[in-house]
Amino acid sequence: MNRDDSTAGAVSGPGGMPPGPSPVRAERSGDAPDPTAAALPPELAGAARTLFGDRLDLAAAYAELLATDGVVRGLIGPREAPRIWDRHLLNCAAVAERIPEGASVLDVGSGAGLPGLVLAIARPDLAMTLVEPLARRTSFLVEAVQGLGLTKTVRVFRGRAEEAAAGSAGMGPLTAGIVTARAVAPLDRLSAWCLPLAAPGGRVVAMKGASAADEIAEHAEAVARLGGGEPTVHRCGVGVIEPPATVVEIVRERVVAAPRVQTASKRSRGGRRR
Ligand SMILES: C[S@@+](CC[C@H](N)C(=O)[O-])C[C@H]1O[C@@H](n2cnc3c(N)ncnc32)[C@H](O)[C@@H]1O
Repeated sequence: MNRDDSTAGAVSGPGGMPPGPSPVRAERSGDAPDPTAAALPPELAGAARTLFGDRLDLAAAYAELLATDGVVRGLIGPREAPRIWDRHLLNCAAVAERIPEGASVLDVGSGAGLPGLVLAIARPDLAMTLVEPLARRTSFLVEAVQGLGLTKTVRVFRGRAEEAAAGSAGMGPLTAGIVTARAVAPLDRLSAWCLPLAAPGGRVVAMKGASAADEIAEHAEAVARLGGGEPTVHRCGVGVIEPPATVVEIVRERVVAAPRVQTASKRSRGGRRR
């Protein structure tokens, strides 16, 4: 088990790349960062004020971090920088309306912090854990959490969702009332990873695009087998952002035994990937 990253959280294990569009890129970018690319476009200022309120300055600081350090470290493509506000920050912040006051939230596959860090910025009442297996991304997340002054409400867990659910290296299994994810995996695999992290009666809130209804039709049976209720589709930020963000929600109705996972410490005895 690696514990080379820390805010309030734990770290461990490798991860994989799921399908789906995402700004996060595995390769390092050679382009120079442009902090001005993260400037809030005037036409989005009203939506940003609505969604971030008096935390707008903090959101702007995170936008700049993504457009500079995030680009330099290859976590976000340089072409994404001018789209940070509409495609990423506002879209993710809109999902806050689906999360109850004071909720504990696990964000699975946070990457550079989407949507978890954005939600933590918009909602200081949330207790947020960012779950991300890749060391380069958790290093960025830990530094971002510290730099933005969010250590009281955000922790970073380095490891896969399956490891978080199983508990590893002396830590008990992680659970939360709400489990968020964006661009991590198709709904069946996502449910297998996220439902065990939801407290019974808690909810998975998965950001999905136009594919939401098709994914539900394709994977509803698998979701039910995993103990999930009937998936429902919700549009967030109606009248604030265009288009609104689409989420699929699944309540953890039944507790189903999760498949056993090999923990990072066991893997390390046989030589582990990094
Ligand atoms: C395409 S990126 C999306 C990142 C971010 N959510 C976004 O929307 O920009 C998918 C992320 O999921 C992480 N991931 C893959 N498999 C995972 C697993 N089993 N548990 C947790 N995270 C995982 C990857 O390391 C990667 O950072």
